[in-house]
Amino acid sequence: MYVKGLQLINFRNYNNLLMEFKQGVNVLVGDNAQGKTNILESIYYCSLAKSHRTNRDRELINWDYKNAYISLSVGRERLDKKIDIKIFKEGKKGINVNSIKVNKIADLIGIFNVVMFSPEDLDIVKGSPAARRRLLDIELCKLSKKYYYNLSVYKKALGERNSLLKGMRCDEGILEVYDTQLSSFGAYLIKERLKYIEKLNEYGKIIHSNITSGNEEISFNYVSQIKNLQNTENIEEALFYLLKSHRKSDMEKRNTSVGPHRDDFDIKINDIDAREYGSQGQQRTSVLTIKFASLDIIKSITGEYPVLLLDDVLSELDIRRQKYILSSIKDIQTIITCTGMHNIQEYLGEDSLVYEVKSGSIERIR
Ligand SMILES: Nc1ncnc2c1ncn2[C@@H]1O[C@H](COP(=O)(O)OP(=O)(O)OP(=O)(O)O)[C@@H](O)[C@H]1O
Repeated sequence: MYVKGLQLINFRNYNNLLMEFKQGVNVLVGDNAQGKTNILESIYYCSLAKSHRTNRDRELINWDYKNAYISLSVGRERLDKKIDIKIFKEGKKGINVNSIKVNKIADLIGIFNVVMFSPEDLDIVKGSPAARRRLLDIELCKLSKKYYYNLSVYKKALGERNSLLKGMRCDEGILEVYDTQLSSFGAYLIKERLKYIEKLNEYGKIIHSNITSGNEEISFNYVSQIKNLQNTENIEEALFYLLKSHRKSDMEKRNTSVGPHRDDFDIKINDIDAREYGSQGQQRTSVLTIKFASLDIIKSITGEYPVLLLDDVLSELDIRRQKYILSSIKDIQTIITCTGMHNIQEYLGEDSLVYEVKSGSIERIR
């Protein structure tokens, strides 16, 4: 799939932007703070109606206006789609696909997929477990409405259980009701995450070996307080008993201490923890591996590659890794932001465009 065209009205620093893209490499070049990432953000937003860098939609609206508008034309193997999103200052948003109103965000899933790679993604390796859970949840939501639904219900039940634990009228009987719900929805999340980790291993090992010329082997392993995750049939029951056995301490701590919202996955290079012992270079390569594996996983499940958004990452990588990226994206529409064209030039072809971005406006320079 690929982005054909984009229109932005009062989105961040764009008052009225209209631009087209080609199916190959598209470059947005410009100095810092000109609006390059804002364009990627608006494209990313059309995938799950969520920004990659803020949970507050009102930040996306130009400071001088009350609402913002994104319109994205997507070319797909079967039916092309047009996604129109209006974001209102009061917090609401209106979404249309091919001029038909989308009532639930879940109905947007699968229409347009992207994988974004930005410098902040180093957090997936270096950061807290929350960053890795977020990656799993976002990737799985892109692929499955059921996962999106189960995650929303799980989060809601978790919020209610935590409110109960913080209040005066908390007793074990009421907690039992929540623990039944959390174990049912939570078990689904864990099982899907385990399958995703399996795929990450399958695709990631090949990619990582290619990037490192066979010198390093990467592996991913899901980490949970539930023992014996191999026995997936028993996860729901195991999670229920885990929640039950933690009720007393949860009541003292006023928080739910077990469940998929506390899980993690570890990343090992040649059997050594990349987070604690990996060099900067190894950590960056691990993220690159995860992002490229995400592309392959989406392609294996949906039959189409998503659009790849590279936000200022090339300059952070050495020449070999830059070359790996630029030579691996032949079948994938890629939109790259950068402050200079150094190593990109030789990878541009017939189906490439280059725009210069300056204070919220663009000029095509190639
Ligand atoms: N809601 C908003 N309304 C108007 N302008 C905004 C809004 N949000 C951000 N901006 C402006 O957008 C610009 C930043 O854009 P962006 O993050 O896309 O930069 P960039 O070109 O990617 O830069 P860098 O190379 O530093 O990442 C800043 O000038 C900022 O003031």
